Amino acid sequence: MILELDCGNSFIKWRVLDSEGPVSGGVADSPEGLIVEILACPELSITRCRMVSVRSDVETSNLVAAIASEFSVEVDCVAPASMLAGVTNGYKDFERLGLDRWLAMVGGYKLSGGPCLVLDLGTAVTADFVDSDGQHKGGFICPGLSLMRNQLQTHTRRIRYDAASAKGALQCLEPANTTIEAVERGCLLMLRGFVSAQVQLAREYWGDDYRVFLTGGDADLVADVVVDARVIKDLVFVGLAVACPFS
Ligand SMILES: Nc1ncnc2c1ncn2[C@@H]1O[C@H](COP(=O)(O)OP(=O)(O)OP(=O)(O)O)[C@@H](O)[C@H]1O
Ligand SMILES: CC(C)(CO)[C@@H](O)C(=O)NCCC(=O)O
Ligand SMILES: [K+]
Repeated sequence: MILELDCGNSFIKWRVLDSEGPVSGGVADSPEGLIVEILACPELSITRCRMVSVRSDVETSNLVAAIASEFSVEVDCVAPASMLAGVTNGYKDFERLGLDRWLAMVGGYKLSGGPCLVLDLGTAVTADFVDSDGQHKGGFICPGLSLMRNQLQTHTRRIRYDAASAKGALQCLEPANTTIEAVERGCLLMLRGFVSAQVQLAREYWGDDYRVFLTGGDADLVADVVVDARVIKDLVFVGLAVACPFS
């Protein structure tokens, strides 16, 4: 069985595949928690591991070492590349492009075979444009929903609430009459506005001939902004299998 890891800034997404497909998976908030979660799953026999990480080199190599020793496997880590599976990295310095963005693009281009806009809504929100010939035109990075709301709570005196009390705040997006709803709806509208701006740009480039892929934890919150969006929560894993194939 193959263990796949997508190590983002806040969470580590993981899943285990057998020859038929995914058999298990989850989201962990620390390397220790990750190992506990995997060990708690009965009947997993991990023989290989592939991983993408956007964390620091030190954190990444500590995670690799922990996985390697716990499960006695080699860990295959994605490295930056200027080309992969028909996609050309568009960064001036290809090594600087986030590897999660790179894999999501490679996954998106593999699924669409043509022009695509890839939006990843996690800790940060990213947009990347891939042309019909696989050329990455570049992209954008902005703060994700939790970062936006945390910044407001950190830098104001009178905006304070916990996540539990925000439940239900997004049932509609009308002007709000409480602080919680005003912040929650305001931040979501910023995110949706960002997404709309990306789609408008895609339309300027490609007319109607393009696909939009949405991925990351907050993808569902913007899906209705985009006509024909494909929400693919495991898009980074689609790219991971391309970057680290096991023959
Ligand atoms: N216990 C949990 N804590 C946090 N998120 C969870 C939990 N269980 C499931 N999730 C889901 O995990 C996903 C986290 O993915 P997300 O893309 O937000 O990752 P991230 O690490 O915050 O971002 P990034 O990958 O950009 O660093 C979300 O879909 C979230 O709803
Ligand atoms: C933008 C994030 C944080 C998104 O997870 C990640 O892709 C990253 O750390 N990228 C490096 C900077 C860049 O892509 O230009
Ligand atoms: K991500």
